[in-house]
Amino acid sequence: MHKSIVLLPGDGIGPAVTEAAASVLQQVAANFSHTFTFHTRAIGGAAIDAAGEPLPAETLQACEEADAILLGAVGGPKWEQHPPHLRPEKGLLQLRKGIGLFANLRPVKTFPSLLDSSPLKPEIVAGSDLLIVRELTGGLYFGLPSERRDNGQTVVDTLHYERSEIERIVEIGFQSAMLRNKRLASVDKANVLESSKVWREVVDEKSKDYPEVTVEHMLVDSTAMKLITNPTYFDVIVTENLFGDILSDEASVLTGSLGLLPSASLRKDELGLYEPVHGSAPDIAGKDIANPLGAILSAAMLLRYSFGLEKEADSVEAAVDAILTKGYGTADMQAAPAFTVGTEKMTSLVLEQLQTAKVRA
Ligand SMILES: NC(=O)C1=CN([C@@H]2O[C@H](COP(=O)(O)OP(=O)(O)OC[C@H]3O[C@@H](n4cnc5c(N)ncnc54)[C@H](O)[C@@H]3O)[C@@H](O)[C@H]2O)C=CC1
Ligand SMILES: CC(C)CC(=O)C(=O)O
Ligand SMILES: [Mg+2]
Repeated sequence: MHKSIVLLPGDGIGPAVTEAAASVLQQVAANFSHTFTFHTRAIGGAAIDAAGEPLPAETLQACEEADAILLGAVGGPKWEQHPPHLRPEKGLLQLRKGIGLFANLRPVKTFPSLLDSSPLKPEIVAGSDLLIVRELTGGLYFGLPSERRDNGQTVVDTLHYERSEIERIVEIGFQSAMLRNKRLASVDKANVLESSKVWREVVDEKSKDYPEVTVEHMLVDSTAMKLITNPTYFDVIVTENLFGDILSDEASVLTGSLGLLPSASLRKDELGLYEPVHGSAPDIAGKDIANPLGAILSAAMLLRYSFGLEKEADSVEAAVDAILTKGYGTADMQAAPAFTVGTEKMTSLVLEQLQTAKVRA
């Protein structure tokens, strides 16, 4: 199989973890006789510095023409005081919207070898395996107006949804539940927000098409609590953009580190953007200590969702699992691993594991 992948390294630790994930994809290509070609483009603060805008037209076009996109992270203190349209994060939001990536899948699964890495009790996190389906191109992050008025004495952000936008993400929620344990928690704030009331109506309508799926409406505040007191309660969570953003960082605590979580941002066809859930981590950038596994596991999702390469995706996940089981880890994990390694070493361990698996196959 010949596929073209656009790399968007971005800012902070983004370039280091993207390089790690790209090298894993190269190894997979060698192991399974595929050809992946990589094209690197600018986004975020790096693009502001190089081209004066966070999402140059050339980057958007390259992404639209690619078979898949792998992104590191954007943002950092250097650009924090910029006006809204010149912030690194705006580039990522414009890209998601520009190519219509409305469905963000964020799986959260504890690794058996990392139960002690969570600050939560092992008996609480053991067996956690959930999927957050986050709406990605609507809601508070995109609604207009979003502006200051009266010299900042008044400020407005807008939570806007078209019913059709809610319908398509809820559909993905039900489809995801059908592929898993057929339990769907629809998370909202329907005791306050009108948009959440419409969200509930849509979920109730859709549930008629999926009689096998057990549906529960849950409020986002108590969901946040339940996520860390009883995480095994959840199978699939479908929720609005902002709620999904917050709940997924919270859920990362179950695994032991935000640096471990991958994500896929999808639309109706095969094109997808894959990125770790974490941000650019400016506090640790350039130190070779960033955990590359969230990015590497995002590459596994790329293989599965954009290329349909299930065996290849499994091989990456198995390699990561094997390295963690051997006691290797990075400094961000809560409990000190038996062997603490940096970004490059962790990446080479995964590559070696993939090579060994190939020799054995
Ligand atoms: N998708 C994206 O590009 C995202 C970008 N951001 C941006 O990132 C910048 C920093 O935001 P923060 O709130 O600090 O969130 P962050 O996710 O970058 O970092 C939060 C904490 O987790 C640690 N961390 C994150 N990823 C790690 C990794 N792979 N390995 C080891 N430790 C890791 C960081 O060192 C930090 O202590 C901001 O400019 C923000 O807007 C934030 C979230 C997502
Ligand atoms: C635009 C991003 C910075 C929002 C975010 O935190 C995320 O997508 O995880
Ligand atoms: Mg986030």
